[in-house]
Amino acid sequence: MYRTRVLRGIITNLRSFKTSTSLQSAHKISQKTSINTINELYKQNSKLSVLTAHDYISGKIANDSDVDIVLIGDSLAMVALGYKDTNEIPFDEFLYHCKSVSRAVSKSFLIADLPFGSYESSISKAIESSVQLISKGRVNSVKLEGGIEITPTIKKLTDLGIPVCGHIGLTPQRLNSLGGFKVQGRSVDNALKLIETAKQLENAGCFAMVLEAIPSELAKIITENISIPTIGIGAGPYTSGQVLVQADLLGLGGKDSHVPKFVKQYLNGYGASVEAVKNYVREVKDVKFPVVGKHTYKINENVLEELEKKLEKQ
Ligand SMILES: Nc1nc(=O)c2c([nH]1)NC[C@@H]1CN(c3ccc(C(=O)N[C@@H](CCC(=O)O)C(=O)O)cc3)CN21
Ligand SMILES: CC(C)C(=O)C(=O)O
Ligand SMILES: [Mg+2]
Repeated sequence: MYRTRVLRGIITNLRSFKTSTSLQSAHKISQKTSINTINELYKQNSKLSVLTAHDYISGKIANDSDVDIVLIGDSLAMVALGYKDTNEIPFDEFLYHCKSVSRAVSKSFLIADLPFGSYESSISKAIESSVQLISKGRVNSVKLEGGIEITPTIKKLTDLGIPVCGHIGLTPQRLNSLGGFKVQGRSVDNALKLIETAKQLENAGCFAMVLEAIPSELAKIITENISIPTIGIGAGPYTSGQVLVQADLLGLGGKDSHVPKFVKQYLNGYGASVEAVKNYVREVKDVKFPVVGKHTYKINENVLEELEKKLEKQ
């Protein structure tokens, strides 16, 4: 009797599993998001949510918030390490951060930036760096900045089975030739070039591309002219998905940190944190923390008595 009931239960579960091929249920049973899931979401016109992470805690926050893709962006050089720009971070330091994020991310698809200096000089250098990020950093895919000049590298990496995400528009690693972190694609020539570049990146084998800091209408045209997802940051609502730097979204930067116009701050994380720590400091000074019984360990009465006796004798 019991066994048939169990069997019936298993069969019902199997049936519902078979019929629930929708992606929502895939998320519910906490599967790791694969490149196939990303492609399916794109085909279904479901917007892709992407968020950066730079360590174990921010990786966990992103993973547990069900973002489709976690990006280990080289912006962590500035946001988490205080470097002046993204070009300053050595590859080994970046890899160390990838390792800590990937230990936290069980569900979201993981992309890592190829940091400045790790892919430009040759295709083999790009392969070596990507292999490190995948084998040691445990990421699923790499992202690199650039246009037509970088397409042979993209083609080789994708041929080798490494999913590549492109990145055009404001490419922060090129701040020295762009003249700073400036909005791109505002002239006819520049806009035309970006549309052409997007097509070339698709042809080279990118599975997606980031569009950073370009006018919304241009992002719309690019998105409509290619058949892979566009992930916008400062590119308006018409892209296939959105990405933000986690520290920006959570407002962790503090008073004198400059946040780009495209950021929506969903929390004053810095303010809330300073407030909390100030409370801690006050309670330490006032001996209100720790509280006996609540934050303390007990010792057996007999042990304490014996201890005191022994101390008296000494
Ligand atoms: N915290 C953080 N968030 C980011 O999004 C980010 C980084 N850091 N570091 C790497 C790059 C640099 N990014 C930036 C930085 C500044 C602007 C910015 O201030 N832009 C001006 C527009 C300038 C213009 O008119 O062309 C702005 O007002 O938003 C944009 C992107 C995006 N990335
Ligand atoms: C903002 C995203 C696109 C990025 O490249 C980064 O965080 O480094
Ligand atoms: Mg980046």
